[in-house]
Amino acid sequence: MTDATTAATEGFGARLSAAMDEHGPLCVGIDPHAQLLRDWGLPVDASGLREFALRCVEAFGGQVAVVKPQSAFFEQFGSRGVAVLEETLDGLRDAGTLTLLDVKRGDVGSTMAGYAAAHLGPDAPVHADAITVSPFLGFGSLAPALDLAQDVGAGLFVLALTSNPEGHEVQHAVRPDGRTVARSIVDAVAELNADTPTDQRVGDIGLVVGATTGAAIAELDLAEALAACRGPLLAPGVGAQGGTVEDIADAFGAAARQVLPSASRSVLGAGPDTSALRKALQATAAHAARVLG
Ligand SMILES: O=c1ccn([C@@H]2O[C@H](COP(=O)(O)O)[C@@H](O)[C@H]2O)c(=O)[nH]1
Repeated sequence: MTDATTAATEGFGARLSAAMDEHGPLCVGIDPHAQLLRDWGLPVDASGLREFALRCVEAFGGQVAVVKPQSAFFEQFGSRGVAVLEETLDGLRDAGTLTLLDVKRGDVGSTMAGYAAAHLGPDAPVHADAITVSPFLGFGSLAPALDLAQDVGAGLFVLALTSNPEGHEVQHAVRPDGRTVARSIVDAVAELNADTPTDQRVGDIGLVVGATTGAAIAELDLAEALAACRGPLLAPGVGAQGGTVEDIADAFGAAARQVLPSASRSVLGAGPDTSALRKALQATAAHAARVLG
């Protein structure tokens, strides 16, 4: 059975639920910032990027529910960087670890089909188990990616409330129907996850709701809707951006068990030694599991 067939018989939500139950909820990011490459004593070029990424694969593979490479830091080195991204994703898959590629794709529907094929299709050259997508060209523009994800058992994480303060001007805006933009995205994802089995922790389609958005969740009264949407909730911003898993537990309430707290720089700073990196990951993961369950 091919990887694609295995994925199609078991949806992303089922695979992610099992991984969260086994490893706890932490998502760790691979964000090869130029400064981190320098801190690790590596050249700021594609060869340094490859060494950095492969050390991360060695340290994180088989240890955590999901790993989230940030595409931007690979793309900045051109085609050689994208080749390293491909190798990184393949290495994590070989280690049995789910991958979430942070690419935040969003475009007109016909072009979304191309982005989805690039990352989720059975023959996708830069293949991930899930990608991040932007609904800000209209939620309906994501349809080709949603269709392909469903066909192949892949996942999507739709931006809803991002961790940066500038997101407010779009995400808090009120639509003609009286709902905020963020709420309408949560509601759309709830419809997509409606058939999620009750014994499964999360459904196939997730949301991005930053770890720093506690005040916004309260202000927009979103906690119940987040729980009701059944989706996995990627919460980037833990560590370097000031978010904590305690903040997440407070802010997300009943939705806290769906949350994948995500940390990149605060773990990567422990490198370059792979055992130190793995130790930092394990400490962060154990803390997240204790607080969020
Ligand atoms: O709302 C969002 C969406 C995505 N991100 C991404 O997560 C990581 C955060 O890295 P840290 O080093 O832990 O701050 C990065 O790849 C962002 O692009 C986010 O921060 N907020």
